[in-house]
Amino acid sequence: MEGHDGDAALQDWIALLKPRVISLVVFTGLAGMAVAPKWPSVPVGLVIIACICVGAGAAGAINMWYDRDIDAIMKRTRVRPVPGGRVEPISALVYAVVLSVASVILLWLATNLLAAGILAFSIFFYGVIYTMWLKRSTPQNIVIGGAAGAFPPMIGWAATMGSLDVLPVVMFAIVFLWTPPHFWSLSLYACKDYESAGIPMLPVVKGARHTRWQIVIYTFILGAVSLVPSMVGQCGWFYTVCASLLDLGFIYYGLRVLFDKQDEKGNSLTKDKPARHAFRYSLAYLFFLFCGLLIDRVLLA
Ligand code: HEM
Ligand SMILES: CC(C)=CCC/C(C)=C/CC/C(C)=C/COP(=O)(O)OP(=O)(O)O
Repeated sequence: MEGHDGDAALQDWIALLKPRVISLVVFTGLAGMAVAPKWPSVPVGLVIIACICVGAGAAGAINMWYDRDIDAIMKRTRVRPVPGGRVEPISALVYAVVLSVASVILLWLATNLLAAGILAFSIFFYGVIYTMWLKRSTPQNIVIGGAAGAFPPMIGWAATMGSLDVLPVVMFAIVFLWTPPHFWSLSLYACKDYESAGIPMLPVVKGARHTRWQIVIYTFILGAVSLVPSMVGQCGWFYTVCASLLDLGFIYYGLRVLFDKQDEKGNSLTKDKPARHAFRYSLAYLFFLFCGLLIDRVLLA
C-alpha cells in the first residue's frame, strides 16, 4: 500500500534522526563542551547539547531521505520510515531541512557564529558531501565522510569558548581516526547488503582481507593519536592509563578480526564473530575514552 504521513507514528519521526547513533555523537559534543576551561550556564549548556542533537539528527534525516532507494534494498535498513512507506520522501526532506536550519540558527543566537558555522558545515558534510557524493562513489567514502561525525567536540568547545584550541582539534582527530575501524568492522558482516545495493564500501571493492588489514592499521594510528592529549600536556595520568588500556583492547579486537578463520578470499568462516565484537568494542572505546578525558580534566584537575 502506498504510504502517507498519516501512517507515521511519533517513533518514525524520531527514527529519522538516527537516535541511537547520535546519542554517542552528542556525548562527544558534550565532552568537547565540558573539557573546555570555561563552562556555559546550565540553560545555555542545554541549548548547545539540544542543537548538536537536533542538527546531527537532521543530517541523519537528510541521509535517510536521499538514501531511500538503497535503504529499500538493504535488509538492515528496509524498514526505515521512508522505504517502509510510513513517511513521504518530501515530508522527510522538509523535516530535515527545517530542523537543520533551526538548530544552526538557535546555536548561533545562543552562542556564537563559529560553533553554528561548524554545525552547519558538519550537517552539509554528512547530508550532502558524504551521502550524495562520497558514499556511492569511492571506497574511501567513510574515511573522508567520517569528518562530519568528528566535528561535535569542536562544536561543544567553540560554543563555550568562541574559539578553538589544540584539545578540541585532537578530539576531532580521534573520532576521525576511530570511524574507519568502527564502520569497517560492521561493513565486514554487512558486506552482502552493501554489495546488493551497489555501494562501493571497502570490503565490496577491495575484499575482506584488505579490509581486515585496514582495520588493524587504523587501530594502531588511533592508538598513537589518542595519546596526543597526554603528550601535549592537556591531561594527566588518569586519561593516559584509560587511553592506553582502551587502545590495547582495540588493537586486540582488530587483530582478532585479522586472524579470524577465513577462506582463501578472506571471507569469514565464523559468521564474522570477531568483526561483530570489534564493532561493539568500538562503541565502548569512544564512550569510555571520552569519559576518561572528562574525569581527568573535570574531576581530577
Ligand atoms: C562516516 C561515518 C560513520 C559511518 C559510515 C557509520 C556507520 C554506522 C552504521 C552503518 C551503523 C549501524 C547502525 C544502523 O543500523 O543504523 C552504525 C552504528 C552506530 N554508530 Fe556509526 N558510523 C559513522 C560514524 C559514527 C560516529 C561519528 C559515531 C559517534 C560518535 C557513531 C556512532 C554509532 C553508534 C552509537 C552506533 C550504534 C547504533 C545502534 O546501536 O543501533 N558512528 N554506524
Ligand atoms: C553534527 C553532525 C551533523 C553530525 C553528523 C554525525 C553523524 C550522524 C555521523 C554519523 C554518520 C553515520 C551514522 C553514518 C552512517 O552511515 P550511512 O548513513 O551510510 O549508514 P546507513 O547505511 O545506516 O544509512
